[in-house]
Amino acid sequence: MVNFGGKKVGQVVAGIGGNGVGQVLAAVAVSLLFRLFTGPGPALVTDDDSAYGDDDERNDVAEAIGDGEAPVDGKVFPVTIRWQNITCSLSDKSSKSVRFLLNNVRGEAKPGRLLAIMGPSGSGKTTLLNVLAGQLMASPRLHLSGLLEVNGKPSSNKAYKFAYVRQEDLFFSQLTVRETLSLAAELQLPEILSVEERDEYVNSLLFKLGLVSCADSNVGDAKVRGISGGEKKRLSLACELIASPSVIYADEPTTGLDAFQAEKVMETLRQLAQDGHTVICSIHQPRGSVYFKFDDIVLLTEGKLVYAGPARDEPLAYFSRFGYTCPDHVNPAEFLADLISVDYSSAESVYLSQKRIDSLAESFLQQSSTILYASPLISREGYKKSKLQKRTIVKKKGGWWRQFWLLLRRAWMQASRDGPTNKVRARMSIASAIIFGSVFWRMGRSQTSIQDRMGLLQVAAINTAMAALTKTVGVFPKERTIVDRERAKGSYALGPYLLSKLIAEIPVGAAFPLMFGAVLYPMARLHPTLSRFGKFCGIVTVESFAASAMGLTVGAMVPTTEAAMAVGPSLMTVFIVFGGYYVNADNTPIIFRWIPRVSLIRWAFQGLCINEFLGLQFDHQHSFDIQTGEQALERLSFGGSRISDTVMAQSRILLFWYCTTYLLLEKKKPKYQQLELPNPEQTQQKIQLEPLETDLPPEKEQIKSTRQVESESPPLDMYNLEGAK
Ligand SMILES: Nc1ncnc2c1ncn2[C@@H]1O[C@H](COP(=O)(O)OP(=O)(O)OP(=O)(O)O)[C@@H](O)[C@H]1O
Repeated sequence: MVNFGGKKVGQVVAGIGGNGVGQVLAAVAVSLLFRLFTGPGPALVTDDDSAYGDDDERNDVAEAIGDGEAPVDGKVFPVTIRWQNITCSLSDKSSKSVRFLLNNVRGEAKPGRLLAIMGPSGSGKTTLLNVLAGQLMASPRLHLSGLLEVNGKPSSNKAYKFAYVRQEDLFFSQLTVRETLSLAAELQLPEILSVEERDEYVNSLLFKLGLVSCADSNVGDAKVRGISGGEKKRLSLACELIASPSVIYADEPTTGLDAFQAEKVMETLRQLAQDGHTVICSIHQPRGSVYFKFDDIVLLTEGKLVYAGPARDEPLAYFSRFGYTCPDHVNPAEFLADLISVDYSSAESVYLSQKRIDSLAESFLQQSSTILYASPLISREGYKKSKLQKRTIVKKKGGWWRQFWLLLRRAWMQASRDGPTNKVRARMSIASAIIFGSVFWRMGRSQTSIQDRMGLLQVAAINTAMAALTKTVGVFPKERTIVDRERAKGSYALGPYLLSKLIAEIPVGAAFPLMFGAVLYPMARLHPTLSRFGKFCGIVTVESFAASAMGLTVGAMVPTTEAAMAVGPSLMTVFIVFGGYYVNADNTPIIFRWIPRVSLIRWAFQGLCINEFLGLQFDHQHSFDIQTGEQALERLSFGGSRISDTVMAQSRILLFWYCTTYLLLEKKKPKYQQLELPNPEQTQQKIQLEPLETDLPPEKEQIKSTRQVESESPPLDMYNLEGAK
């Protein structure tokens, strides 16, 4: 049996409080801690690897596109993605109805081209983008089927490197743009790159994404203004480009940006496409100049495909065949958006617009093969050739300690530079110490001062815990999202992240309880010796860290900051009730006895009471009066315990919450919806994703298609477009 300071492990883990539940909790904590420090642990990967073909197939495609190798000379491995019969349905158990979020959607995205998925709000743009990127969150109510082909082979996003730029740009606010990119590069790029090479790479990314002018500005957040929204979006893109992805998915990259910033972001995406990336973005309603940057578009409405193919004039020519002509000087994107939107202004307009949309969707379904897949895919030999030409470096993930030091640096920069938050925390600590110090001003040694002392120490314990908890639950859910995203890229493991966070926050986190103690202690005239003052500060500091650790668990448990703000204080209230002051440990009902043992408030209160009362003499007149501090401790059922025991118990609680956080973060991996094969009826028209050969010359084909529309579709009403007025 391993010994810890002369004790056996069994004794050491003898609980948060010494037995029962405490033992179990501490044992869990120790076993998790062991896991935390043994090896880098898995990066955040999904459980659905099996969803996409077999390993051979995956390796085959991966080999063809150079998976696992990061080109440093700017070359991008070309990836063509084709999809067909993509159907995503959402079942509603209560009404037993099924709603189609995507209905038989098909399309193609090619390297060197910028594809925009356009459509009205709720038309399924983000859903389609997520399906293509393999990022559609799994839900028992969803059913997803279809065919997805990567470079001519049925495959998935696992077979190529891709970047996913989400709508929400999340960063560590106190880092500069350059630091954010450098750290991302250090975490993602192979270790064998020298510092100079890495810096050069970061500089080239800054230049490429137009971030040079703001390279040394703080990223900022809602509290402190940093870089602009457009710059944030481009920084997101830069961070995603570090791993040299073949495909870039961007979900509504212009949302929330002004027209100028939106255009700059879209120009960046266009340039990335020109560099050889396959770029797919969803966009709601771009301005004209943005629309003309697209090479291809997919038009969706109510989950149905209305058009997919080349952008610019082609869709206008296509729709003019049905009598819908885009007037001169009208933004084509607006024209298209109006054409495929349901007009809810009156019952009649809803009927007419719905009819028009259904007809257009039906028409496109009939003739999409003449518009899509006009060019054949690059041959596999072509990919192999491009692979031989490039300069490659074998990707190797940094070790545990390397990840730890990098993350420690980042956590320290974030914690120490957060001036506004630290100032508020310092002011709050001093203000609450002054308020409590004034209320309990210079307590004497009377009998009534015993109750005052207990009240003050309980309030000090509650205040310290609440301050640390609310600070943590206020920021951690957002940080967790960043960490989840980074871990999804395989940048680092959880162990180094949590340890670096704990260590980096020690100096800053300790400063506030120390300030609180330094002001309160002399004001209230607590036990006036230096060593007791030191112990007072030590106890509240450890308690503050334990409360922070609990805040991490709450933040890892719930999805949002708001939910964490609701759950955290409620949970803490339970620990306050069993904090040793309101309910005496000896009077606690048996079924609740475990709560005081795991209550950080109780242990802090107990430690503070022992520190304060031990050796104190009180004025007394009657024999039944409390004469010594030891007697006061007996009344609280704290007699016989030592400060070191309470600090150890607090440390175990801290450890327990950290390990629980680890477990929760590890278990809460995102699960993505699996793409199932479509049913045979869906695919009977065209199961092979091959270029459709047609014997007819283009003009005849067009005539045939138009006739087909005339004969097979309901007649299309002439449509008066708002944009055309
Ligand atoms: N997991 C889900 N559960 C329930 N409904 C969903 C789910 N995913 C998508 N939807 C619904 O599917 C429809 C399409 O959503 P999606 O986000 O793809 O639309 P969008 O075209 O991107 O819209 P916007 O432009 O407003 O972002 C919406 O009505 C949405 O509420």
